[in-house]
Amino acid sequence: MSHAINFFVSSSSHSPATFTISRPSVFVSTGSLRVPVKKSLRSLVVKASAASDLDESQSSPVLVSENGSGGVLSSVTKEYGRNNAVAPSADSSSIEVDTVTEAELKENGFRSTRRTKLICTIGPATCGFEQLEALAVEGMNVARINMCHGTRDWHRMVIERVRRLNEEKGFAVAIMMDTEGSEIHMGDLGGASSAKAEDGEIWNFTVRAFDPPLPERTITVNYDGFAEDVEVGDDLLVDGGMVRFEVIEKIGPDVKCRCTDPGLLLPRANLTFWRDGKLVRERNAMLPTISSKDWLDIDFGIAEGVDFIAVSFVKSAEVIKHLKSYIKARARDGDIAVIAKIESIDSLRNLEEIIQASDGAMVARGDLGAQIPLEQVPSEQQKIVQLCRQLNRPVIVASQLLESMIEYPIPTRAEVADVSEAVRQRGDALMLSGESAMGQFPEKALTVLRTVSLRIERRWREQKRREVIELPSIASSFSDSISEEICNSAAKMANNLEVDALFVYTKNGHMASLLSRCRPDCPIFAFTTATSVRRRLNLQWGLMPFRLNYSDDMESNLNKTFSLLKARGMIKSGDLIIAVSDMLQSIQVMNVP
Ligand SMILES: Nc1ncnc2c1ncn2[C@@H]1O[C@H](COP(=O)(O)OP(=O)(O)OP(=O)(O)O)[C@@H](O)[C@H]1O
Ligand SMILES: CC(=O)C(=O)O
Ligand SMILES: [K+]
Ligand SMILES: [Mg+2]
Repeated sequence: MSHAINFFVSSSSHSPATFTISRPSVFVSTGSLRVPVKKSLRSLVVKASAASDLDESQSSPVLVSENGSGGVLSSVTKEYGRNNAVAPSADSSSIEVDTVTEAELKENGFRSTRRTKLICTIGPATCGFEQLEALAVEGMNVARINMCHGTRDWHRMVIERVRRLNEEKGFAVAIMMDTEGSEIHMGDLGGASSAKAEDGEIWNFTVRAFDPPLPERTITVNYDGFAEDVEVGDDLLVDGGMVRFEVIEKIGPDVKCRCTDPGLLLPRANLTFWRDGKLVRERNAMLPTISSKDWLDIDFGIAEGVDFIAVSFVKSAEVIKHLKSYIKARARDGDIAVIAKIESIDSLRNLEEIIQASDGAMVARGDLGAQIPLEQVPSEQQKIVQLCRQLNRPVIVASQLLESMIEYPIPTRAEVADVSEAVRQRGDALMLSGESAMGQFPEKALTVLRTVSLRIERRWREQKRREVIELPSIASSFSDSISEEICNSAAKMANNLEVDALFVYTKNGHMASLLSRCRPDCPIFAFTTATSVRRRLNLQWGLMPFRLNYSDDMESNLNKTFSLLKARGMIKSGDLIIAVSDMLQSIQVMNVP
């Protein structure tokens, strides 16, 4: 005889001392079996509810099953019948999932769906509707717009196109806006797309403003203190050393420099200056992380309803907290996630509190590699990825993953190894920058990210190589602790029982992220009622976000989900799933009827 076990836990008091577990109730199936299932059906319900919920008379059996031979959800069966009898309204019966996930599920089955999420920076090479569609088809989960480049009108156009793509073609591509930040960078080269600096040439770096065209071999610099802060003999590095100059003379606002490492100058390239082998951090270290131009861009992002704002050159947790409260006061539904870009020495110093304050982090290796020795970047990446996982924040590995694909249709072997390592570290997302913004092969680059991710993820699963990473408790309340324990246990059970999928019903996405944090072997179907939450979950490892209207009644939710997903061929009878929810804190193991 099989059974369901309900544990009722009072949370009316926050003291763990009042934790009580009632006598487990065993419910015996009396109904006939609806669908034979291979494995027995069990349910563990841990309830963190109001005191009145402790009244056992109110608690109906959640699951009833027959030992070994099969089982049914008792009240689900009733609900199932009800659903079948009454034609549900279009809205309540619809489930929204993006076209690519649906196709992937149908073609490859649960287990081989991609877990690592992919972000593409949109630029001149990819801003057309068809180009955006091609990226979405190829697996883009998030489109990134970089406010360093382009006008607000241009960015608005991209956002509109992505939204239209989602509406018309059924994708769920989220939008990330990346701020310019106020580190030192070059101006826009007077409209030229690039300029070549040759060995030994003398260039003028100036804080003077010019109307285009710029005088020959002139570079404008955005930081007024620049000419005062540099000294003759300093090394001036463009983009972390792609081009190098030596300062030979200072004349008022002009700084004459000799090119010592020739190369291509790109508009708004980052500038750092070095003295005696050390990065010089003068008054520019005091520049605000969010400049006045950034605040205008942020207002723009809020008005356009972007899903993520990535903050460049974060130095401390304060700026993240400040931005989050600013957004909360202004954004319509107050739910734009703030991503801290880790790309400066200060951000490394204050890493834990910055990640703690933010909704996610980005290992922005481009600028990071210009501020710390290059050989230190891989270990910092590993550290940031691991810390984010421990603190339950999604993490993005960004920059130069496939840099050579800006020009060539295939990557270098070293680039493939780098992508593999990021996937092996189990970062949530990989990001393309120049490869998709202005490269010649944006779709091919995305395909490489996708195929390498799939390959490494599969190999990892086949070898059953689960990394030993300690996941400390992060809950801030007793109820949170229950959610966390449920997710940890559910993920472990999912691995041990080799279930096909985890289902999580989560209104704000928190339980979905707790499951994702465990990096289980099976995919996680995350059901949420809000479109914005669904788009945001797109950034997190292993989550397949669905939008679905559901009630507080888990039995009817499960029943409804099964029938909707079955009707669309995304699951089938007999599939083994584990379901958890943040309404009724529970773990249920069952075969799809
Ligand atoms: N909207 C755009 N318009 C024109 N060019 C763009 C645009 N977005 C990106 N690019 C080009 O693609 C390159 C790489 O994009 P990316 O967003 O990584 O720029 P970045 O300036 O290196 O990054 P960040 O400023 O965040 O450190 C840029 O240097 C720029 O040449
Ligand atoms: C992405 C970014 O900002 C960087 O790598 O510097
Ligand atoms: K930026
Ligand atoms: Mg950067």
